[in-house]
Amino acid sequence: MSTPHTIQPSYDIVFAGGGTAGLIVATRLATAFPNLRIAVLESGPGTKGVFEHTTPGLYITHLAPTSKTTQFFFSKPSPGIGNRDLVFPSGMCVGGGSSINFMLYNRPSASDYDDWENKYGNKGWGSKHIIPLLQKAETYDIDPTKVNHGDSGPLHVTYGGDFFDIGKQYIEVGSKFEKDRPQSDEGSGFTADSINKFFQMPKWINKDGIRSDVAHHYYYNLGFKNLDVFDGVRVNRVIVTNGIATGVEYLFDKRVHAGASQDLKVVSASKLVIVSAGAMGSPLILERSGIGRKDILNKFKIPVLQELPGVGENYQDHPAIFSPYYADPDTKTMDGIFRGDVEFVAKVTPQYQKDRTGWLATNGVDAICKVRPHPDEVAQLGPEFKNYYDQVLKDYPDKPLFILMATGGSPGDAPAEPTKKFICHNTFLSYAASRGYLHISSSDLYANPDFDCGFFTDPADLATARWAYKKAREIFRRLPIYRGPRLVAHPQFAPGSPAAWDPEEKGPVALDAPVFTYTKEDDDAIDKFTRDVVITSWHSLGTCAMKPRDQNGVVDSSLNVYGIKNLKVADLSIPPSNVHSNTYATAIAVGEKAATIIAQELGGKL
Ligand SMILES: Cc1cc2nc3c(=O)[nH]c(=O)nc-3n(C[C@H](O)[C@H](O)[C@H](O)COP(=O)(O)OP(=O)(O)OC[C@H]3O[C@@H](n4cnc5c(N)ncnc54)[C@H](O)[C@@H]3O)c2cc1C
Repeated sequence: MSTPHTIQPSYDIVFAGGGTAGLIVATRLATAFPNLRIAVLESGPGTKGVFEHTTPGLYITHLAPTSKTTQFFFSKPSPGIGNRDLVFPSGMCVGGGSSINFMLYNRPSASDYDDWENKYGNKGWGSKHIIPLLQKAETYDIDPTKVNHGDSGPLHVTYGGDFFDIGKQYIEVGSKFEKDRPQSDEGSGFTADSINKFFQMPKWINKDGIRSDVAHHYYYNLGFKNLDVFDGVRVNRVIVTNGIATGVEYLFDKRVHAGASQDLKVVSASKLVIVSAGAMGSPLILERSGIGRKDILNKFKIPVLQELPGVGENYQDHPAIFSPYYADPDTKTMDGIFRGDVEFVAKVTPQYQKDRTGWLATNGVDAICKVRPHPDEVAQLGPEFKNYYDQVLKDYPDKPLFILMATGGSPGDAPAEPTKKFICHNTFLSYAASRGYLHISSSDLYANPDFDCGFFTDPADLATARWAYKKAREIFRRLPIYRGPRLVAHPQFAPGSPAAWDPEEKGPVALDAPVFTYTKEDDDAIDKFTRDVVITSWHSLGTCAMKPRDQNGVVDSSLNVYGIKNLKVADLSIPPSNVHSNTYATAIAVGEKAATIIAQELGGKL
C-alpha cells in the first residue's frame, strides 16, 4: 500500500477542504502569521499548471462523467425535477469550484449581504463590510477605476479572449425589444443600476487568457513554508474532545490515490479546525462528527456531541433552464468543444498559443440581463407570484428575479446533432423560494448523501421560470443568427395552440412581430418542460447557515460552530440566505471575511 503524503501529526490549524474559500483563508493566514503551521486536507487532486484547469475554454471537460476533478452528487427523484435522478457536480480539486467553474463574473446585490447582517443578526457581514473585501480580492482589468471594483487584487477580470456574435446580438436586440431594459457597461455594481440592463458578461479570466482561480492566484504562485496543502486526502470527521475540536480523522482518497490504504488516520490541530468542504461537503463532515440533527445521528449510531438541527437543511441553489436554438452555420460557437471534438480543439489551439484569444480563451457566455419585473409586469406572473413578490422583491430595487444569459453553443445539444451550430439561453432563478436538504446516508465516506434539492416545491418558482421562458424565447427569435428552435428541447405545445412554434420559422422574425400568447394548457406545457429539464447552476449554498441558534443556525457570525470550541466553518455552506448571482464572488467574500475574523482572533491583522 502506498502512502501518498507524509502528514505531520500536529499543526496549529487544519482545514478540511482546500477549495475556493478554504484556500483563501489558509493562504491569507499563512502570509500574515509566518509562525503559524497550517495544513489543508483536500480530497481532490492538485491543479498546478494543469492545462484543463488553466485554459478557460476547456471548462466543460470537468463535467464529463469520468472527471476526477469533480464530485457528482445526485438529488433523489421528486416531482419538482420531473422524477429524475438529478446530478449536482461540485468542484473536487485544489482550488475547488474556482478551478473548474465556468468563470462567469457576476456579483450579488448589496441587499443580499445586508440581509445577512440585518435579517439574521450577523454583525460585520453587511455590504459595507463585504464589498471592500471583494475589491481587495480582484483586479477589474476591464476598468479598474470603476466604483466598487478592485485595482490590485490577486484575481483578474476581463471579457475573455473573444466576443461571439450571440453576445453582441443579444445585447443589441434584447435592449431594443425589451421595454426599459437598456444596454449598460456595468451589471455587477451591487446597486439597482445593475438590474434590467443588457451587458457584456465579464469573466474571471486574466489578460493573458488564463483562468483566474484561487489555486493559482493565492497559493501556487506564492511559495509557502508554513502551509502544506495535501491533495487526495478526504476528511471523515472532526475529532472533538470535551467540547473542543482537536483535529480531524482522514484517509487517502482512493479516487486520487488508487491503491492507497483506506485506514483512517488522525492529524491534530492545536488552535483551530476549519471545515471548508463546500455546501455539499461540510454538513456531511459535521454529521459524521456527531454535530447535527439527533434523529439522523442516531440512525447511523453516531454519538450526539452537539444537537444542531440546522445542519444539512436550508439547501439552496439557482435552478437553471437551458433552451437551445439553431444558429446560422457561420456562427462562432463553442459547440466543437462542447462535443469533445478533438480535431476542433486541435484546430483552435494554435490561435490560443499565439495570442491567447479565440475559443480557448473564453467560455462562450457573452451577454446577460438581470431581469426584475417592472411594476406593470408583476401581474403577468400570476397570482402564485404576488406574495413572493411582496416578500422577496418589492422593497429591494437592487434584487433581480432571474438571470437571462446567452451562450454561443449548447453543451447539452451539441453532441446530439454534430453538424449543427447552436445558441442557447440559460436562465436561472435568483432567489428560488423552494428549499432542499442534504444529509449523510451511510457510514461509507464515498456514498452519495441523502439529498433532495427541493427544486420547484414552491409554485412561485414555476411562475418565475414560466415568465422567463416566454421572455427569452421572444428575444432569441429576433436575433439575426437565429435559425429556429431545437424543438425536442422546448415545451411541447399542442399543435395549433397560440404558443406553438410555426414549423416554417427557420430564421429571425421582425423586432415588432407579434409575440406568442398562451393558454392555460400552454402554461402547463412550460411547467412540465421546466420540471423535466431543470438542472443545477452549480451554486449550492446554505447547509450550515450562519444564523441564531434558535433559528436553526449552525455557526455564529464569527463562523464558530455552536457549542464546540475551536471549530469553524468557512465556505458557501454558511450563507443564511441566497445571493442573486453566480456564487464564486460570494465564496471569495466568505474566504476573505473568515480570514479577517480569524486573524483578529489570533491577535493580528491581515
Ligand atoms: C461546474 C461549476 C460551474 C460554476 N460556474 C460558476 C461561474 O461561472 N461563476 C461563478 O461565480 N460561480 C460558478 N460556480 C460556483 C462557484 O465556483 C462555487 O460556488 C464556489 O467555488 C464554492 O466555493 P466553496 O469554497 O464553498 O466550495 P468549493 O470551492 O467547492 O471547495 C470545497 C472543497 O472541499 C473539498 N472537500 C469536500 N469534501 C471533503 C472532505 N470530506 N475532505 C476533504 N476535502 C473535501 C472539495 O473537494 C472541494 O475542493 C460554479 C461551480 C461549479 C461546480
